Amino acid sequence: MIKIAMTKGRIQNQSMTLLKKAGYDILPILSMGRALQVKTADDFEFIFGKANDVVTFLEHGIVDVGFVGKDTLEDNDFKDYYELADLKIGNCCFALAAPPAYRKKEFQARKRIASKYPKVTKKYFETQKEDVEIIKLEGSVELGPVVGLSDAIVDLVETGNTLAANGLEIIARISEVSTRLIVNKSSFKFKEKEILEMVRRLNDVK
Ligand SMILES: Nc1ncnc2c1ncn2[C@@H]1O[C@H](COP(=O)(O)OP(=O)(O)OP(=O)(O)O)[C@@H](O)[C@H]1O
Ligand SMILES: O=P(O)(O)OC[C@H]1O[C@H](OP(=O)(O)OP(=O)(O)O)[C@H](O)[C@@H]1O
Repeated sequence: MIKIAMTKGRIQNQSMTLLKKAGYDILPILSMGRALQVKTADDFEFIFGKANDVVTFLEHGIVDVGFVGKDTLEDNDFKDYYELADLKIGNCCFALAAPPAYRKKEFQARKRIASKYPKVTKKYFETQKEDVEIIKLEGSVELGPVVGLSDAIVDLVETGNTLAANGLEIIARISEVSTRLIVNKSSFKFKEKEILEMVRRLNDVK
């Protein structure tokens, strides 16, 4: 039995396509309604949670495997796992974005940057040798400059539609993001063969 924690939302939706292509049974997942835990015919047990919680479940040994975005991994302190595959889904990038005036503006005080990803933001501005104030938001981060809470944002960008719809543009691309398959180190010791078989099948169809 492999226990898997899956990030709800986009990653779950795109992972279902990948698992199905790899020949895995996803029917119980499609018909699970509001349940959050389900077993499938492949001797997998899935749980579905928020991105950071997927890492927490894996850290505490509740699951063997996690499907989670690189964005979440980069902003999380827990690093003691194996990253065994880039699943090439959930593709987007981290970017610094702001209203067009940001480029020309002379800042008298520290810039204020809103983000759901404070660690990624801190690291980026450290590489730029800039001291900024980071304001944590939980979502709809584009609101930061729109309502005057921040001068700019660090957030995920895929199509750029959300930026455009809120009068923002990319100032700098920071790094690429996609969904990763991560494994608990002790699980890997005991279930190496089963886990590698799963990784191989997913890599074959991605
Ligand atoms: N626009 C996007 N394009 C591609 N992948 C994305 C995009 N936004 C988020 N992701 C990926 O999907 C993961 C989950 O994001 P999703 O938007 O589904 O949920 P969330 O924003 O964390 O939470 P919620 O939507 O419940 O507030 C992110 O951690 C990231 O890896
Ligand atoms: O470039 P785009 O294709 O427009 O995608 C980018 C948007 O997608 C994500 O938001 P999400 O939809 O998850 O909502 P959230 O802001 O509540 O996290 C991300 O935080 C951006 O806002």
